[in-house]
Parts: sequence; structure tokens; C-alpha cells
Amino acid sequence: MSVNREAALREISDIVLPDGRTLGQADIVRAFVVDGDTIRFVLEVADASVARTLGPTEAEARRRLQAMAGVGNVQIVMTAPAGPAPRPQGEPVRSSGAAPSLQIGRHPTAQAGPQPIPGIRSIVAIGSGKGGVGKSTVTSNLAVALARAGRRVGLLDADIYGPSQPRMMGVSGRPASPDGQRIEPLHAHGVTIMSLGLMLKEGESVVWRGPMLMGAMQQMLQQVNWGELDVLLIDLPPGTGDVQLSLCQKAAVSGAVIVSTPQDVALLDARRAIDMFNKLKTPVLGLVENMSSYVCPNCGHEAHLFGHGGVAAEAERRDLPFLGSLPLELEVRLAGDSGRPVSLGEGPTAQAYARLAERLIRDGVA
Ligand SMILES: Nc1ncnc2c1ncn2[C@@H]1O[C@H](COP(=O)(O)OP(=O)(O)OP(=O)(O)O)[C@@H](O)[C@H]1O
Repeated sequence: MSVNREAALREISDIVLPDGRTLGQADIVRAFVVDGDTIRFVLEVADASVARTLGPTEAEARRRLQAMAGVGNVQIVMTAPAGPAPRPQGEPVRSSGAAPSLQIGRHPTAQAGPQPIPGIRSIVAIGSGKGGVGKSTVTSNLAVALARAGRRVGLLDADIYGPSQPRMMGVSGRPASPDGQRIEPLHAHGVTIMSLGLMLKEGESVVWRGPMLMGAMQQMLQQVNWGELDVLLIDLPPGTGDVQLSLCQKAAVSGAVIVSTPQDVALLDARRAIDMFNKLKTPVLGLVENMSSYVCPNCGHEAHLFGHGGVAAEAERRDLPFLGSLPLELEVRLAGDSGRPVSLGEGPTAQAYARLAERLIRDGVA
């Protein structure tokens, strides 16, 4: 029997905090998720000193939830809003090609809350409800378009189940870690790049769940020498799983961009992704429609293979910004496969990406 989320929330809402209020009154429980026999949530507090006083509250919540029928595991993370960004640590260093001695995918270390990453002004997650809608393609092209617009851009490929950024951005080789502590990112087309895929051994399949995944995300965010960036784009795995949760708990994410194709089924999944970010209290910056129309390279006829305008209509329904449509074009796939994103060129698709980049810059998130 699966655990009822509302019943579980009720179970802890009258726990009394050191300041005399109950958990329910203080309204500090965030991202409360029941996943099989596991319950995960975040306790959001004003700062690290308050977090330290909440040890008994956390222990009592854990005790009560574990006493409920059907609950096996309770994961509680305390977070405090990130303070002002610390001073930048200087320019990123190029990879020397030496093999890192780091072990990726360790258990997470204790952390008070979403940590600022030194030198990174803004973090934008790129998500989708389902796979194959072009999320990774949009992320790589947007990264290049932002770099062409003069922004200092990082790209973290967190799509652990199918990391494709190394191929799309044309980078390979294991990133170096000369001191075994810090990881040197790679660089291409003006973008600083790191992919979990680059840290895995050839042919290694990933079966991380929960804590190991959280540890790996923490390492990618905090142990990579990102240098000074205006924006770090994060290519998420499709769907609504542990990586999304870890990211929003570990890093101060400015917002999420959702990529969808216009078909109804894709839109259904996109809605789930929007709901998940809402639950995680991560602002949804807007929706992008990929594979919006097809322009025949021979006759110039424009066809709407998957329908058209569905994503814009959905954005309007949800009162979210519609950030733009991107055409289905053979060149986009060929460019992605060759490691030179199409937004490096001058054609209509490159212009569409330049507009998307301008929009994010204008909105102050890139
Ligand atoms: N606008 C487009 N025109 C033509 N091909 C495209 C376009 N967008 C994406 N593709 C192609 O579709 C395929 C899937 O794209 P991509 O890998 O970016 O999707 P994804 O949503 O990141 O999928 P997953 O999360 O499953 O990896 C790729 O071969 C890519 O080149």
C-alpha cells in the first residue's frame, strides 16, 4: 500500500519548532514527495544558524514518518536561501587531458541548503516532460547563441541516462583533475562544458538513484572549476526524477525552461514537468516549442508535421511566457551530430536561437 502524501504531511504538521510555532504554521516544508516507500522533502529555513537549531525537529519528523505503515526511507534536506554570490575565482583553466582520480557518484556531503556556486551569476535548468523532444539540442544551441551574444556561458550535461552534450558540442576525453579534488571543465564554441558522461568509463551504464545521484550532482556543481559565468545552463534528463530534485535542493536555480514539441502527448508530459518545478518552488521561465514547423529544403513549402502553436497555447493557459518556436530542420540534426551546433551559423534557425538568447538576457537570467 502506498503512503498517502496528505496523511504524511498531516503527521508532521504539529511538530513544535524551537520558536514555538508548529511546522505547519511556519510553512517551511517544501518539495514533499512520496516515491514508493520513500518520503523526501526539504526544510527551508532563513539561514544556517536556524538550520542548526532544527536538529530535534528533523529527528522528530523522521521518527513520526518512519512509524507510518508503508514508509521505508525518509530523506530530509535542510536548505537556506543562497546569500550574495562570493567573489569570482578567476577564469576557467583548460583541461590538460590528464585523467582525474576523482570518484564520481559518491554519497552527498552534508550541506545546509542550495549553495551559491562561486562566480556563477545565474543557473537555468532546461527540462522536458519526455525524451526526444530536442531538449539537449536546444540547450547546446542556446549555449552557443548566448556565447555569441557576449555572455560567459557554462553547460552542465546532467542527462545521466543519455549524456549527449559531448557529441553535440564536439568535445571528448576525460576532464583533468590535477589535484584529485577539482575537475577542469572542457571548452568549445565559447562555452565551458562538463558532462557526467565524460566522467564515466567507456561503456559504463548508470544505475544511480537517490543519494549517489545527489552526490554526483553536488560534485558537478561544486567541484568543477566553472570560473566566472553569467549563466550556467543545465541539460536535465527527461521527466521528473531524482536529478531534478537534487538540483533544486543543491543549487540556487534561477529558473527552468521547458522544451516541448507541439503534439498533445508531449504537452501532457510538459505539464507534469511544469507542475514538478512549481512544487520545487523553482520558477518556470517559459516554454519553447521545438520541431514547430518543417520547411522543405527543396521547394520551401512549410508544413506543420506535429501540429503547430500547441505550446504557445499551453503557455497562455498556464500564464507562462512563450519563449519561441524552433523549426524542424535536417541541418539541426546534422550539425548536432557533427559537434558544431547550427546556431554557430547565420540561417533562420540560428536567428531563432539568437532571439531566444536575447530574450533570456533581457529577462535578466542570462
Ligand atoms: N529542431 C530540430 N530539427 C531536426 N532535428 C532535431 C531538432 N531538434 C532535435 N532534433 C534531433 O532529434 C533527436 C533528439 O534530440 P535531443 O537528443 O536533443 O532530444 P532530447 O529531448 O534531449 O532527448 P533525450 O532527453 O532523450 O536525450 C536528435 O537526433 C536531434 O538531432
